[in-house]
Amino acid sequence: MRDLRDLMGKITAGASGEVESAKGRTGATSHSSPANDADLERALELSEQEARVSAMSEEEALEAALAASMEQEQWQGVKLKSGTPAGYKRKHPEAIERSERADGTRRKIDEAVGDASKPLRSSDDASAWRHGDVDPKAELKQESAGLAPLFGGSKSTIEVPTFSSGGPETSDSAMTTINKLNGSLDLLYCKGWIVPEARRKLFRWMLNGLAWHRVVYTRPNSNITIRTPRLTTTFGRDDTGAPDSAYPIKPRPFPKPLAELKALLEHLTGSYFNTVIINLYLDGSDSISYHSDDEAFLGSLPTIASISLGATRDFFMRRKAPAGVDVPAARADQPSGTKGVGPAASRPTEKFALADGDLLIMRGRSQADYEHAIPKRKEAGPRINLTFRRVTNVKGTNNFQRYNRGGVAESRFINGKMIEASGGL
Ligand SMILES: O=C(O)CCC(=O)C(=O)O
Ligand SMILES: [Fe+2]
Repeated sequence: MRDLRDLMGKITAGASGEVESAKGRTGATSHSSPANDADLERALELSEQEARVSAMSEEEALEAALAASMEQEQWQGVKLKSGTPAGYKRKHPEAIERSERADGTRRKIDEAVGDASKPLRSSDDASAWRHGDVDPKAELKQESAGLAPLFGGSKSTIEVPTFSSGGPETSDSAMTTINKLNGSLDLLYCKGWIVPEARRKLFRWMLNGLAWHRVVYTRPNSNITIRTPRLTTTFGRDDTGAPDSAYPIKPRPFPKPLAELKALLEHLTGSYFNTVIINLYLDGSDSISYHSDDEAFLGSLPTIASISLGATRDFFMRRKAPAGVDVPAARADQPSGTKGVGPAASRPTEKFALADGDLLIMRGRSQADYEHAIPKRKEAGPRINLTFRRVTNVKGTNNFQRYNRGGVAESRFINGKMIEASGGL
């Protein structure tokens, strides 16, 4: 039996992450985009440097990664789903065995980051963001998990970052507009938007201060249970004025630093945001599979502002169309969603190496006509991503709460370790 880790280890450039269905992927149409934008080319080059050289062709690697990810999720599904149908177990004894293996691999990763023996803080208030002494053993673990640079010494206090309009924390000097196919792809890309000192503070504050969730959910109409391959959380809610009782998982207001960032982004984009989704990729085995943030509750042609912190990770985008199918470029008068009718191109058509402090704003038809992904990588340090969005109704808020905070106990990063509560807090 091929070990998943071995397989994933062979997958390099072009490898995709897991396959998730919760976000409602739609396929669509496309033709290849002209690569004539100098800035994009530079970003592509960076991305290629980041990608490891592989004996496989990009297409083979992508296919293998998708197959492996799908299998991985199915094994986890078999393992995690209580009451897996007996028929399935009989028909797929090998899947049970692989499920256990995959689970063992995940446990090893978890152990590298921390154990579950310490108590948890259960509140998200500002006092919980103060960080006490770091135990030396935990520091060793941080080092092995690539987290050591986040801590200055054996004693450290986590500072609460601040962001002010026109302040020194951000810099728009490297802002690039990327527009292709008459607005099918419409991006604003600002490398190093958050300056080094501020990004370091923000990363540390979020990693140490927030409650994280490795969300588990069952795919609609299936027996497959998905263990999301990243940690997540979310703040904010729609502006309908609905009472708290409308939300099974109660939304929380933006903490101050994130409210300040939101204000800066609103000023920069002219768009309004009321929600942030935060993803923590602990290492290269965490990922997000191809999807579009095109849910109806985000409205048509949503603007999404995405901030990257920590390790550089590849960000792939692909047209929603089979490669080679000729589809006309978007027209200004075209409603969104008109192209969501076919499978997506198998290869990424755009690649970025999103680095510490980068800001990527996706707007216009970027969700309607493209999908995006953070593929798995053999090695990568921890990375945090924040996406600011506007949710228009209660259903949307509930969807985000469920898929970013629901299904499992919270995890806290304490004394250099990510600790998951077993009972659920
Ligand atoms: O981590 C990233 O850069 C992308 C995250 C993303 O696509 C999402 O949360 O929808
Ligand atoms: Fe996304």
